[in-house]
This record gives sequence, structure tokens and C-alpha cells, in this order.
Amino acid sequence: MTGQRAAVETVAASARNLTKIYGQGETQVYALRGIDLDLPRGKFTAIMGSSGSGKSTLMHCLAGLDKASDGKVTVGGTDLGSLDDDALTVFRREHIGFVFQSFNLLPMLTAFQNIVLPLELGGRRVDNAATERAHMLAETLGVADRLGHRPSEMSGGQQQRVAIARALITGPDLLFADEPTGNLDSTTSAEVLGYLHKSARELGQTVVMVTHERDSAAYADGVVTLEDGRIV
Ligand SMILES: Nc1ncnc2c1ncn2[C@@H]1O[C@H](COP(=O)(O)OP(=O)(O)OP(=O)(O)O)[C@@H](O)[C@H]1O
Repeated sequence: MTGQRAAVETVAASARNLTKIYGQGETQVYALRGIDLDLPRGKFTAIMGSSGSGKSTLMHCLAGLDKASDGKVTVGGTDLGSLDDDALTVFRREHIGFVFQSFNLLPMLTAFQNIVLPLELGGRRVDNAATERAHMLAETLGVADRLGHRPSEMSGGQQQRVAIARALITGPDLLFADEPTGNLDSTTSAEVLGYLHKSARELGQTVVMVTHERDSAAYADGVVTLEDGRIV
């Protein structure tokens, strides 16, 4: 095995000298000041830091939602800097899953229909294998008995777990969770964080979560702390 392939198999995503500058001249803001980071495959990593430390910027650059000013981001062996906007959109759809504070489920669709939606949007058929995977994810995330329900018929925690299943349906290289428990009470938050951890441990999914809560970060296998655009 070549060194490069070995690296791709153990590291899901990496940043090298990742730098992000907003604005120009006197209004320039250095949001990221040369970040070097490897996200281990199949692990749950938390990105922590106070407000303005660069957490969202780091996540957006790693997820291909924002372009770096300098440096390099690699996800699943692909250099994101080598992709144009259209290619990046397709790459995100196929290789990156997103979970947000607001669950963003479509209200008129059932849980099952929400979970398989990314496949349909990507032009893939929901065949037997896809249906089986949706059921397996629902089982793992404890919402198998809710598959026929619409979001309004589910609790916040259940909706977020359906959103996690939806983000995992394509088997992404990375699952990004941006303050995933921001809208949940502490008991439900603990449950959802437990399921994110389970997604890494049992399904081998690489999970990255942005949070400003130390309690939430405690569920992760590793914590990256940012301060003023640097890892500390
Ligand atoms: N679009 C933008 N234009 C100019 N400055 C920006 C922009 N986005 C972020 N910044 C600045 O970059 C720095 C990092 O912001 P970022 O949103 O990444 O921090 P954060 O840690 O996610 O904060 P929070 O926890 O409040 O969301 C801050 O100083 C912020 O003001």
C-alpha cells in the first residue's frame, strides 16, 4: 500500500496551512491563521472555541461551503481547491452530510421519505439496498418505529435523529454537525450526542461537531479547540 493510500484510509479529511481572510485592507479579518488538522476516519471530533474563534469558518472550509484564502483542504483524498463550483456542489452532495441546529426536515414528507431524499436529489433510485440502508440507519438511531410519521408527529430529539439518518444515507466521508443540540433540552441533547457517537463507533462514520459547550464536546473521541483562528 502506498503511503498516500494509507493516509486516505485513516484520515477522512485534512487541512494544511488553512487560512481564511475576510474583507480587504483596513477591514481585513483573519478568521483562520494557518490551521493544520487531520480528522481521523470513523471518529467523532468536536470543534470548540469561544464566539468568533473561527469554528464556523473552519467547518465551512472543510465542508466546501466556503473557499480558503490560502492552504489546502482534502476530503476523502480529493483536494477541494481543485474543484470548480459545480463540481464542489456535486462533491458535497455525495461525500458530505450536514446536520444543523434546526432539523430542516421537510414537513410534508414522512421520516422515511426525508431520510432517502438525498438519494433522490442526487438522481439515484431508492432501490432495495437503499431502503435496507434507511431501515438500518433508523434502527441504529432509534427511530425505526417512526418511519411512517411526519416531523410534526415527532419530538425534537426524534426529528434530529431522523436528520442524522438523512445525512448518513449516502455514506458520506464526513458528517458535519453544527451545534446539533442547540434547540434541544439537556436530556434530549445527551441522547442525540450519544447517537452521534454511536454513528462513529458502530457505523464507522467520521463525525465532526461544532459546539461551544464543553459538556457536548465530552461525547467526542477528540476535541479541537480554536482561539483567534488558531488551534490551541
Ligand atoms: N462573512 C464574514 N465577513 C467578515 N468577517 C467574518 C465573516 N464571517 C466571519 N467573520 C469573522 O471571522 C471570525 C471568525 O468567525 P466564525 O463565525 O468562524 O467564528 P465562530 O467561532 O464560529 O463564532 P460563533 O460561535 O459566534 O458562531 C470572526 O472575527 C468573525 O467576525
